[in-house]
Amino acid sequence: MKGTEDTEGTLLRVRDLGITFDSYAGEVQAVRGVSFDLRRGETLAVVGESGSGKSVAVKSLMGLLPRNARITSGTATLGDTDLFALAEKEMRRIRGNRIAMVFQDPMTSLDPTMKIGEQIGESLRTNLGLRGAAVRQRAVELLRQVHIPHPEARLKQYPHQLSGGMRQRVVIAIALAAEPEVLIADEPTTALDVTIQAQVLDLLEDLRRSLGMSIILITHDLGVVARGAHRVVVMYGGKIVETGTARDIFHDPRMPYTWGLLTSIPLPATDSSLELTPISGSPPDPLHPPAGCPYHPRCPHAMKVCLEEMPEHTRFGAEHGAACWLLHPLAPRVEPPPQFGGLR
Ligand SMILES: Nc1ncnc2c1ncn2[C@@H]1O[C@H](COP(=O)(O)OP(=O)(O)OP(=O)(O)O)[C@@H](O)[C@H]1O
Repeated sequence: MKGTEDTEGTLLRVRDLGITFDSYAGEVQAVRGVSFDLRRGETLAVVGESGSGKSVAVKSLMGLLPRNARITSGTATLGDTDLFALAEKEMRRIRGNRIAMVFQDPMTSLDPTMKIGEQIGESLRTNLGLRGAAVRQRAVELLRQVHIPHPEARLKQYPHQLSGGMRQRVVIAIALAAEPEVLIADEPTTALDVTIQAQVLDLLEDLRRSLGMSIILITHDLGVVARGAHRVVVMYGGKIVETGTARDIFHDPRMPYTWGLLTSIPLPATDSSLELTPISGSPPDPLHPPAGCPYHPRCPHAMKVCLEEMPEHTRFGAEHGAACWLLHPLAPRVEPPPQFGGLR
């Protein structure tokens, strides 16, 4: 787990983001009033179960929403650039240069019919305007940067000739071509074997440090968060329910959904004598999100007010905050699972 000591300044600011999909069954409210900051040089993890809205929220920043999606509220600024005000052509320039993205399955990002060198070369020509020998030289340099041995030979190979881990390294190399300020990694290790997962996360951490970029790590896997994040945003039902440093979230979580997440999976730091308890019930239906706190139908501590009104985000310090009625001064005191400090 990392501290926040080597991070500084806000690079990306998202405020009150709302995203709705128009579907045949009605309006899907995928993201509802989400606000967060990404600082320079940090890794911010966005964590939550499948369907919580994390991918959609982050993809909107790159103009990568499907056609049936609408941004219904909010702003997103990268430095001085208002991302939602950009024309498609300007957004493409941002996407190629200032924000890059790595997806879960490298095979969907790579073209199986093109050699690795051609694919990296195409990105270097389009996004950086490189020509001639400079293309090959930079391609080799990029493969070295992602620790691919024998880069010259690899350039002549097709994706299927590489292992899954090597392919993901190539995708990361392509993403790094323009030295982006922000790298968005959406479940970057989910498709990989466990040992390879750790290597890819270590690589991302190396690159963050050496290139000084910021990373948004989207994941449902708290093991990935524990290994790679400075700060964490926990999403549930399209909303942010808790934010904090990785230390806050793992050692002092303050709301029942975060407790549920942490006590439902084994983590390296978890006391193995404590029983793992899955969260019962299922995530809210985004077509008809429940009134009040989205977690109330599954929350063992839900009170009447939780069914009616979304709680405010209560702050506990510069970094840590959570949205839960149990944090109200008049709420009954609820003891957290034994491994955590408790509501204060
Ligand atoms: N093309 C689409 N049309 C309609 N609804 C969609 C579409 N894409 C996503 N959604 C809805 O938006 C919500 C959020 O999806 P999103 O992919 O952001 O979740 P997630 O937390 O990233 O989960 P996952 O890990 O499964 O991708 C989901 O409820 C999903 O049903």
